[in-house]
Amino acid sequence: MILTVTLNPSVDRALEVDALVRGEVLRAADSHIDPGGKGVNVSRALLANGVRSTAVVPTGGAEGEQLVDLLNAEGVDLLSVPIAGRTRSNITLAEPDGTVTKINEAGPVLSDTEFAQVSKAVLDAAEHADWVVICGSLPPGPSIDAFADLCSRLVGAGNRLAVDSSGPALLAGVAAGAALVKPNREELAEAVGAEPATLGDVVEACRRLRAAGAGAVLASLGADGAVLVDADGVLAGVSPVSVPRSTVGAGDALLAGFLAAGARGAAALTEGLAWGAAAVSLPGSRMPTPADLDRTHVRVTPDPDPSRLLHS
Ligand SMILES: Nc1ncnc2c1ncn2[C@@H]1O[C@H](COP(=O)(O)OP(=O)(O)OP(=O)(O)O)[C@@H](O)[C@H]1O
Ligand SMILES: O=P(O)(O)OC[C@@]1(O)O[C@H](CO)[C@@H](O)[C@@H]1O
Repeated sequence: MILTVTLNPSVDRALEVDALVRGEVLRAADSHIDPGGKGVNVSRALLANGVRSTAVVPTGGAEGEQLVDLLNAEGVDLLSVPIAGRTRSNITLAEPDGTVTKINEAGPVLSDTEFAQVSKAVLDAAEHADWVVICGSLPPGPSIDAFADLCSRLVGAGNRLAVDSSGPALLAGVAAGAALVKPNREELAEAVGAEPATLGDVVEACRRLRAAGAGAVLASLGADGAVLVDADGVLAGVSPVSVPRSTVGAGDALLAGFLAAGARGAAALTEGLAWGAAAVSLPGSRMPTPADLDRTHVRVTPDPDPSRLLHS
């Protein structure tokens, strides 16, 4: 069982518009509502592909109820921790060429007591988990020290921890000795203080995160694919998408596919890239099912050319 933790989940509302024009009334051609938040998406993708997963989410207010209803409707196994604040709604504006504009709320404050309740739910459920996957932004409230403490306690208890977050939360996961971290290009740049221009720069940045404590680094690079740096070496892969519809949740699908396939080696990276590409071809933050997956376009190579330039 893979336990996911989303400290700041959301109800995701995606509106498809012909073109984004500031200051105008725009008419949506289509709209979707999905349960959201990065760990929630990882659980949804795993479930859609027959892999057991439980999602821990703090929920509150009408949007919290809606989130629980949406997740129940999808059949996601849920550990919902009630909080006083209102679960956020995040908005996606998607244009026909695949351009996505996202507006994310800060989310409700998690009090110290609420964070302690969520942590207890995580630590208890972690006893039965193959992986604990903490994803997404931290909500207002918990200090970075409290978050770092949760990561350290999970690792200390022998759990395999994966962290997909940004800024200090990503670095806290690294320092705690997470078995896996999944930064995207911007998060990787922020973590090492340098913007990668080539695959060699990405590999070097991943190596720095491993030296700082992470077991493996899966760097997602948008249309440039992904790079895996772990104890076995370096792998890079791409999976071209002919008609991108929405990149929202693509990183979550990549991570879910990688974990589902064993989180090691070319087979796992290939699976992750196939799930990521499928997510990009689907509207909103819909997660791919087996019928959406096409592994034939995925190309994974060891020790990629370090001078290859990043495009996206
Ligand atoms: N335009 C694209 N074309 C092809 N594949 C893409 C594209 N965008 C994303 N992907 C695939 O999805 C994966 C994850 O994308 P990205 O690096 O944008 O993740 P992310 O920023 O974590 O996404 P999110 O936070 O929305 O889940 C990439 O590694 C790649 O495999
Ligand atoms: O604000 P965060 O926590 O960084 O990201 C939240 C979010 O953008 O990430 C998911 C896509 O990866 C969406 O479901 C959700 O709206």
